Amino acid sequence: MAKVVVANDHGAVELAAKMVNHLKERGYEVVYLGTDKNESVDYPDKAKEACCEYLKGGYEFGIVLCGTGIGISISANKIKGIRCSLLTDCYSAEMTKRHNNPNFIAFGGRVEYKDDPIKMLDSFIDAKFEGGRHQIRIDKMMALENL
Ligand SMILES: O=C(CO)[C@H](O)[C@H](O)[C@H](O)COP(=O)(O)O
Repeated sequence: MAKVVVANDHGAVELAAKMVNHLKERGYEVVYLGTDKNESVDYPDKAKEACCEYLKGGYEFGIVLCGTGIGISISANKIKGIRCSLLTDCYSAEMTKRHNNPNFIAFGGRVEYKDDPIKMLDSFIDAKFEGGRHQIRIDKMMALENL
């Protein structure tokens, strides 16, 4: 069974729960690291937990969420080996899989999206990475970690 790791701060408790349920309905094994509480937690800590778990191996991808998705995606992208796309709509969700093949995606629990975030998640999951010239660009992107 394909595995996904999910973590969020207090700004996205409800959206994270919806995503976890939806992933389970789609047949994924979900490792949920919370928080499932409204008390404040710091998004860099949740990004670190999720990314370190992912880097142990065996995961298809990870999801991180905060109020805007911005702080937690920036934090995730600071971790070597992580390539996290902050999703904004179904088109971007599909295209980032096809062209950037991220190992993490991010959402904001306090953002009013034009598209339903669950549909954005499905667009990401259902799209296929195209490889070729996009793999060359990804290799260059990841080499930037070593500057
Ligand atoms: O959106 C976020 C960072 O980009 C996070 O959800 C923060 O929690 C956000 O900055 C809001 O923080 P607050 O402590 O709930 O005011």
